[in-house]
Amino acid sequence: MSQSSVRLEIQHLSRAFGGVPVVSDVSLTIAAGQVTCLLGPSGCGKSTTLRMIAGVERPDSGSIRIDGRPVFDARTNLPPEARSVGLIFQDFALFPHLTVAQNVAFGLKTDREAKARRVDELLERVNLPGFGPKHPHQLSGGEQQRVALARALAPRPKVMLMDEPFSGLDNRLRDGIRDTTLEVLKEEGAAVLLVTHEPDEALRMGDEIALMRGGHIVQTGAPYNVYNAPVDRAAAAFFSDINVIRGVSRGALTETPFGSFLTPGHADGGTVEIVIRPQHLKIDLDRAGRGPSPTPMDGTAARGTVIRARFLGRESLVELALDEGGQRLTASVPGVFLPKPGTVLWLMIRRDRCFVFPHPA
Ligand SMILES: Nc1ncnc2c1ncn2[C@@H]1O[C@H](COP(=O)(O)OP(=O)(O)OP(=O)(O)O)[C@@H](O)[C@H]1O
Repeated sequence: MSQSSVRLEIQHLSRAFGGVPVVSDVSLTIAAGQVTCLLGPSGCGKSTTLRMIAGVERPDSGSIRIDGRPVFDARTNLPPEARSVGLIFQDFALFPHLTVAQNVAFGLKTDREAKARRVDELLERVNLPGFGPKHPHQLSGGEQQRVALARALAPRPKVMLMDEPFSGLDNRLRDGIRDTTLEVLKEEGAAVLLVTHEPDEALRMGDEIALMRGGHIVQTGAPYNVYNAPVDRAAAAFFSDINVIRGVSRGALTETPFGSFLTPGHADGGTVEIVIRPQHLKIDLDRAGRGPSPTPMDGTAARGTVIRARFLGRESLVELALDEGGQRLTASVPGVFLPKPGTVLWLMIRRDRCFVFPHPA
């Protein structure tokens, strides 16, 4: 990222409440037109981070720069209105007594004509042309949300902060609004920090995901990388169910029911965890005991017995117990696949999709 395109730069931001650290040493950089999703479980410090950037919560230490200008550091603490920051929260309360146009124009300091032009431009952009004279109560939840977006964007903030902005919308509306929002944000070129606890939302919306846990950012990267190269077991588990196969590393090899895995870099005699998502376990039929012929990528097949199978719409989840050791694993199969409990099947593990971590102490 070239220095000139950096819109938001936060360094070593920390905040404690009553002596309890809530945000610890958080650093992030977001470029113009980039959407970074701050993703993590409830209570991990996402909103506090966002509130510090907005200027409504004072950091204990660290610095925040917007377009290269310090808005917070040891000497500076600009008020929210002087930071060029737009905000959208879950309850995006529009002013009920103002029209849509007046709501959108609320933060604009320009003359009347320029205001009217900007309002029309934004209402067009959020697909609500002609909605200006209406009042918020005449709008659906999704339409109100788009007005809130237009209102937040009207003064052309350099940074847009969004805290769970879509969680109040029903599922069917949500995807459409997310896509519209993303398009508009990209066109406007603001740096966007979007707080969410939903991995699907972060994968869908983010150019980058910053995964937060216990006040720390534990991993930052493109959605593909964060999903496919998690830093630890908890990071893998945040995005989907996982299967964990434990073994003991001996001379850089770990024996499992699926054959031996290369586990270099792990202490000899140390327990390692081989983590695999359910969609990367492959199932094959028993064929009267003859089993499959796995490719080298699949390694050794392990036999198991179905405990139960459930149909979830797009996929079926099959739970099995391995013959060797009795470990239970879950495989996800696209479409309908509902073998009866007691059915004997073979499982193969996509080795290129396994993550190997040391067993947490
Ligand atoms: N003003 C405050 N005083 C005391 N504790 C606070 C204050 N604000 C937040 N906290 C605590 O800090 C922790 C982090 O809160 P924060 O709202 O940042 O988390 P979050 O990740 O946004 O969670 P959620 O998704 O549930 O909103 C929580 O344990 C919360 O109770």
